[in-house]
Amino acid sequence: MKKSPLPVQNLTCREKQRNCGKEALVKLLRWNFGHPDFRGNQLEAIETVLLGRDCFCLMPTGGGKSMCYQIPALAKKGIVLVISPLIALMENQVTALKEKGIAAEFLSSTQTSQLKNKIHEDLDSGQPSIRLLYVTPELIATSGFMSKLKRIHGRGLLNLIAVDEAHCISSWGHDFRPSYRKLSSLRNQIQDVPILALTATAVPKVQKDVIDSLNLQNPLVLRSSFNRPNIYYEVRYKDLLDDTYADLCDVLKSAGDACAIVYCLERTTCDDLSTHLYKNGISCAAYHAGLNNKLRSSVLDDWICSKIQVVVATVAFGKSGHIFVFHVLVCFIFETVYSTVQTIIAKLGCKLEPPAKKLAIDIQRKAFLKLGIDRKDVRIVCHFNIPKSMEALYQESGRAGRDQLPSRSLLYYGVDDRKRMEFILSIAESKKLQSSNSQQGPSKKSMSDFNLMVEYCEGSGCRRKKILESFGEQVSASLCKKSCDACKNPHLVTKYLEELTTAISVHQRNGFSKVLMSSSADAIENEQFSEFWNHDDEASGSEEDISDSDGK
Ligand SMILES: Nc1ncnc2c1ncn2[C@@H]1O[C@H](COP(=O)(O)OP(=O)(O)OP(=O)(O)O)[C@@H](O)[C@H]1O
Repeated sequence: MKKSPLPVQNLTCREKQRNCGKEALVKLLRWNFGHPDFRGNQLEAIETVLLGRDCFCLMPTGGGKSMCYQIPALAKKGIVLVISPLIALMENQVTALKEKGIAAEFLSSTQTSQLKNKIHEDLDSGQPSIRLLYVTPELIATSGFMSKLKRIHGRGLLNLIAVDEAHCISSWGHDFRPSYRKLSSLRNQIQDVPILALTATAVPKVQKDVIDSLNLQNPLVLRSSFNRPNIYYEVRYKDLLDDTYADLCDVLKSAGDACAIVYCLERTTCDDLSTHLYKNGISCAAYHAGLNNKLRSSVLDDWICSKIQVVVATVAFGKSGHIFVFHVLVCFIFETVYSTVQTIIAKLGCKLEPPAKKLAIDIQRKAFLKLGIDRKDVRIVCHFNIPKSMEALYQESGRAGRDQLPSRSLLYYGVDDRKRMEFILSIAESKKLQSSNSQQGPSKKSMSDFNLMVEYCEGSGCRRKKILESFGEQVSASLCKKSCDACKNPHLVTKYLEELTTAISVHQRNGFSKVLMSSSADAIENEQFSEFWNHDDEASGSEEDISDSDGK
């Protein structure tokens, strides 16, 4: 429901004098967003930037990062600048804010010149009404926009610069975007304005890189817990099951019509498993890079619209895979055509709202949806093969329960799968070394990352604790509240692990079967794992193409 915002002018004089203390900030939160109180580190981040100090804020997906810059925008007169990697993401937030009556805008080439002019006029005025201005990193890098920003700052109206998805600046993160590097000069160009860097990437190296690259000055570093209390973690042992396909089928059937993602390592497994599940009455489809664009697109559309409940996918699913890049490219073409048409029309002195604008935005929104980030009711994420690292397990299983309702992460562990992954990782490492004379890169530690993953499956003790400790979090034993199999049924898990030890020793006696080794080599040859390689090797920088370069 639309209601008028409660910015500073609605606060009492005493509240203003206290420079927006906690009570006043909570009031802003309740009035504008309807949330009863701040979550996690939100309040600390907000208070820090309001005091003018830089802040690095690490929160898990869905943790509420946007509130950390939206509330400061309401608490002080002036403008908060938000840098975001995708126009679709900006548009989404701006629309939601406007619905709440909050003055937010974004600048991009998808807008009409008329709208852009209006925004610029507002920014140039002595008292801009805009509270939040969303822009892309490319726009920041243009001299025209930087001069404008300096002018706004000169008038004392720039309160905060928020860098959303800040891990994109780091080449250590898997979402590195070259355009984010352009933000390095921000601190030198605009001084005395706090910078707030926000990310959900927990890797310490990325954190350091972000702080150094943005040149943050004595930032307050806030790390929220990465615990996802609504996710139940469980491992099942393939070597102890009669039929893993049948077991998964039972799991999905007993969950009713629940929405699920099943991750497999190989495309053939996706196809076989999906066929098996389908034959057993489960509404599902396979999704992997071996399928043509049209088919993949329709699988995703069907899943997003709940026409199918289960997607059996390779790791490309829910990530910036080929489909996403394809959509971004189409979008870029539309934007270019749109801008050109618009310029010609403007030169002719006509006024027109070409439908291309709507189309371009629709395509971007679709690309945004195709990131897999908008289905919040995923109840089960199953790893049918062991993931390559705890981070992969966390990020992928984290797609479950984004609506905060009880959900499951189920991993099927098999000794053959482990050997296969070790083989693949060793090949990946030598491939990397050969291809780029690469200096030390993330693959260097891939085997030790994987060993932690194996310990998650083969070791005893709380699964949740292991996940969180892999991110450097100190966890108390009571945290899990019996929401993993090892805490809920410790005796049963101990029994399974003993049986597994016996199974492993049989395997070791037989050695890593030649058949498995050669089938892994064949699979690599046939590009069965291309998603796996692409994940590490591709810098998905295409998003910069859709950004604005209009430095007006
Ligand atoms: N203090 C709060 N109390 C309750 N809900 C909140 C609070 N803060 C944010 N939320 C809600 O949590 C959800 C996630 O918020 P937001 O989109 O800002 O998260 P995020 O950390 O940016 O997530 P992502 O990494 O997916 O972009 C939103 O629906 C938001 O309204």
